Amino acid sequence: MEPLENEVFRVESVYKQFKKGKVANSNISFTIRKGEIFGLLGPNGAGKSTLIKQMVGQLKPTSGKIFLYGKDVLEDSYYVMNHVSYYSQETFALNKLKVYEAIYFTSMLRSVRHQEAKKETAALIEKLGLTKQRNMIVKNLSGGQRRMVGFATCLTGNLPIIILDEPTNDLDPVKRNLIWSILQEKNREQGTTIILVTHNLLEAEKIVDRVAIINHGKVLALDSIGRLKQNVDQRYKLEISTILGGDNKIKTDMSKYGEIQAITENRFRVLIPKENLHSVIGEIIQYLEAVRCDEYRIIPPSLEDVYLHYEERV
Ligand SMILES: Nc1ncnc2c1ncn2[C@@H]1O[C@H](COP(=O)(O)OP(=O)(O)OP(=O)(O)O)[C@@H](O)[C@H]1O
Repeated sequence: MEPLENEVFRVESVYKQFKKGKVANSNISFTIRKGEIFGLLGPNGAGKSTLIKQMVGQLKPTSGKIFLYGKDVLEDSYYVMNHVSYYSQETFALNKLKVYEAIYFTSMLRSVRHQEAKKETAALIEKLGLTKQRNMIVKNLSGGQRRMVGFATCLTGNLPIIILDEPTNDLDPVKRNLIWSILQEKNREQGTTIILVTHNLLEAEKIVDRVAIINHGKVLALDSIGRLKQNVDQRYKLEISTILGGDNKIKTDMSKYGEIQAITENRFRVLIPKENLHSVIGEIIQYLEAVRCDEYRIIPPSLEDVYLHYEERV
């Protein structure tokens, strides 16, 4: 099948039912374009990993087809392997190797020449902060360190498509930022197409171009984050924490700016219409600085709102 211009993946009416009867994907269709960062979001058990495994040809759909650059992924596993770097959530297959061996051998498997593979391995070890672990056996590393090694193997050979299933689980904030910035750099400089499964909406929002929100095996929404946000409540959330047992007057005084929602005993939010924000924000801040307010923050509509909006409609 001829791919459309810029089309990388085409998922066509994919339906997956496991032997015990569980339907993990139900009639899923979408395309992924060259050079985009595409997010798959959804709660546990939504069917994300099942879909990804079918996209890389590791699992056969019950019905429907998936094309990579116009080729059926089930027809040629070498073709998929040579174009797609996939890092799954499952136990790392190279666990018995030393860190540098795991990276180096993956690089060689991707047809990088010996000297280049050595250079690539050394550069990745340094870039991902694995110098001290270089000679350690992968299975003896911490969960987070193993994930960094897995990520390093994913970057070897500069394949044009990277698919990562929950890449930042178990990682500290510094490592998480490092992963996102490396992915953005690859996308920007090499045009790498990146597909991410993540639960981390705040981080996804910073990096992803389009998202598909999946639940119960179905795509509930698919669009750019900007456009998806237009469908949700446009009010800004002003979250205010008062000192425990503190001032109810703050709540009463704030109610003139918008609807009040209680969060906990000493936290509440005010939903301020976007069009009013500009004219009232100065006096709100002045007021909050003067009263017994512990902390406050203003949150614009976010990907989290989009996610919750579609979750609630299921
Ligand atoms: N091999 C399998 N056999 C039977 N059912 C399975 C199998 N793999 C997954 N499932 C079921 O299919 C559904 C979707 O699972 P999947 O792993 O795709 O979800 P997910 O969205 O990736 O979840 P998570 O965010 O928790 O990783 C779940 O109900 C799961 O129990």
